[in-house]
Amino acid sequence: MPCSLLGLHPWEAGRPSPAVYSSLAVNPAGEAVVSSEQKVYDVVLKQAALLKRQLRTPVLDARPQDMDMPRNGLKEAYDRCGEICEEYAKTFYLGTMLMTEERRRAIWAIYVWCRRTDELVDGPNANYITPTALDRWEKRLEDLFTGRPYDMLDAALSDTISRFPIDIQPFRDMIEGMRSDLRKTRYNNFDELYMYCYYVAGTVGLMSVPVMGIATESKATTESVYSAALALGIANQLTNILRDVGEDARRGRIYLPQDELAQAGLSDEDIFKGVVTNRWRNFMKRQIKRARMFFEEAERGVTELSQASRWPVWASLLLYRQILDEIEANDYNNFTKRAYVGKGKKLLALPVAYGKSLLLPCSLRNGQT
Ligand SMILES: CC(C)=CCC/C(C)=C/CC/C(C)=C/CC/C(C)=C/[C@@H]1[C@@H](COP(=O)(O)OP(=O)(O)O)[C@]1(C)CC/C=C(\C)CC/C=C(\C)CCC=C(C)C
Ligand SMILES: [Mn+2]
Repeated sequence: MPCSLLGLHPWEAGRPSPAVYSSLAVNPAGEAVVSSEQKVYDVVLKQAALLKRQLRTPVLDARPQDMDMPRNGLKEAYDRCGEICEEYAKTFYLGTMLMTEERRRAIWAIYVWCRRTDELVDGPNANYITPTALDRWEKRLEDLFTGRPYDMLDAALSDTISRFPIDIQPFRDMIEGMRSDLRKTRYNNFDELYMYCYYVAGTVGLMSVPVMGIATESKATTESVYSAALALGIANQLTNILRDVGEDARRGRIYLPQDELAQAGLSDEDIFKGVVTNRWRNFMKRQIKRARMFFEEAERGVTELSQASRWPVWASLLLYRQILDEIEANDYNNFTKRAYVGKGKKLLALPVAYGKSLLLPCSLRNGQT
């Protein structure tokens, strides 16, 4: 049985990655099925192979000097992406302010595309969104990847993908996640939830690595850095889910593994009622522990990123992880209290993140990753 169905992560305790550990799971009918972790790990391997191939082709070095600054109109487009990022996600925005200018602009463009994709299913017009609308959004994505952007925000992303070796697959997969949000409001087990988290958040990690860059001195494999980036996305999404239990329930959604709820003696009704009981506290403790495991997995990869990218990624990791501490501090009342990291704690995270960003890559300290 794969670890995920037992509630454990296969990379935990230094186990080999799913590629060599658990390619097959068994469903309740006794049929062999490929686990979500294996499916996602296959994407990680493909993305890592693409990045290695593209880095051998010195596209960036061959660019004319004037490509370093965006052309007319594009500067405005990137600035607008920055404003949107600042408006919707102050913490990420703070992180991007610690990056080099070219990387910051690229992350803003990616952020805005992700935010717009999420708004399709979560925004004010969500009730009118159909799978066909998502198909059209995907067609638009293909167009911008082939240099035919539809509007100025797409043009910023189109420019970004011409500057960094970014592949279309994680973008397509995020749209797939939004498709699943249209049809699905329950997750039978962690394997299903893991797939959802990959689609809507793990993909962000995969999109970001080519922009963040891997340290030239790092001895880690590209696959292991991608795995860590994926883990950060999953950790963030699990944290999001645990923070928003009450809010999601009010929209009829429960992003928690149904089998684990049942094992804890809890039902959908308990979630809709929203009373904090010892059963709920114990269930939450287990979910928080799992989210922290993914953050730990991510930590090993941050040190392998290029020096200039480590600080913002550490900052966002530390800040996001603190939401879990706040859920604990709220005595696990995530039904009516929103876990929130105060300004003081946010500011304190910056120097801590800076200190961590100065550490040598793990792969150099421990010999190999
Ligand atoms: C090796 C290593 C560790 C590399 C780092 C890789 C890296 C930068 C990973 C980033 C991971 C990350 C920030 C994931 C985002 C996860 C997330 C919050 C997903 C949200 C999905 C839907 O959730 P929901 O609807 O429940 O949430 P809301 O209530 O609507 O908020 C998303 C909303 C999907 C869309 C994601 C975004 C809009 C965020 C994209 C963020 C970036 C591109 C910025 C990354 C930059 C930094 C500095 C970390
Ligand atoms: Mn959303």
